[in-house]
Amino acid sequence: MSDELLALRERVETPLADVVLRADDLVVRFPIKQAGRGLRSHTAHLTAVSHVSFAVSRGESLGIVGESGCGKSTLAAALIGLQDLTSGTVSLDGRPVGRTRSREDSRRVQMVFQDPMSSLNPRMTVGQTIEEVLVFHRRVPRSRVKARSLELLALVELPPSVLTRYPGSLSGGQRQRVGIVRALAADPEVLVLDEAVAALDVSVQASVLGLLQRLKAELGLTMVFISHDLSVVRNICDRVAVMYLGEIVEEATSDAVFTAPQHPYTAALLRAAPELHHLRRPGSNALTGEPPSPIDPPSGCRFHPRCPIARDECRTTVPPRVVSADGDVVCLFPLGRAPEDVLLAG
Ligand SMILES: Nc1ncnc2c1ncn2[C@@H]1O[C@H](COP(=O)(O)OP(=O)(O)OP(=O)(O)O)[C@@H](O)[C@H]1O
Repeated sequence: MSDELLALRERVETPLADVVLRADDLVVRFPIKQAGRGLRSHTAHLTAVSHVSFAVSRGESLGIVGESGCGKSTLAAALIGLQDLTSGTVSLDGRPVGRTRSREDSRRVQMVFQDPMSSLNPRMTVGQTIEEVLVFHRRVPRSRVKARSLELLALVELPPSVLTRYPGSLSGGQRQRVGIVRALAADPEVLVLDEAVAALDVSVQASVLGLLQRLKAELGLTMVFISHDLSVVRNICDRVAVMYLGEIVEEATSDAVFTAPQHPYTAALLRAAPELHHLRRPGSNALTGEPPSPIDPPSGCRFHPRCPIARDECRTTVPPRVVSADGDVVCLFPLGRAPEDVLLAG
């Protein structure tokens, strides 16, 4: 048996015991009112998340990347139970979490939002914000609330004096650290970070990323890290899933995605990221045009109208998910792979 087949078998047969968060065939569809003839309007459907599946193991960080509008935030909201699913299942430790989450299930998956200013209550001090979470999720007895709050602040390198400050009096970086503390106060098993550093200046961004890396190493945090910025994801994620028009089109280790992308969309995204210049593959084309509307996605492969290597089949045939030791790709003609190298398609 070839090394590649052995590696594939190992991957497929790895026990799932260590999987904390699992998404199975998630679909989120929004009804959209569209103007018809005259005064009539009709309801169309926009599929923001289309048959998305992945699993995140304990201590692992999965990056989800893609252009604006590809469905990242809707997926994040679905993972934490803020967005109803049209179909599909989110499971924690192998147990599906219901439509209305119990307090315990909601505690276990916490979110860090892009804009802490709109996610933190401006009328509550940082201390009150942390206390609210600690008390709601019953993490410590009342007598330990202050001590635990100070421990949490120290964890994100904020001084004790921040406890009595209001979000409006903090810098952007400090506010985002408070956003992280508020999520950590619930003692979550999974942290979902939606564009968590996107609103920060580059130097502040680097320090918050450094903090997240340290927390990941020290606390063994499991993270789903959502970002449009590939260089951010490269720094922090073990594995990366690339989304296009609601679907995951490639999923592999961070190294594989950044050094040998298999999907032409991933290659084009890399090419469009100036800070990843050194990783550019010769011959791969930059991304052109806008993504099509998710209300009426293209036939066949959704990426075909923008794909530099699309062939006739791509316009008519929905590509299968090709699973290999190098990662999964949804493409009829993956880059760097001859058709006979495709190990398993389905
Ligand atoms: N409540 C809603 N009703 C209708 N359409 C929606 C709703 N929320 C999101 N959408 C649409 O779903 C698609 C995915 O949006 P989403 O915000 O999840 O993408 P994104 O990748 O997070 O983009 P961005 O980075 O710009 O936030 C978009 O076409 C968006 O317009």
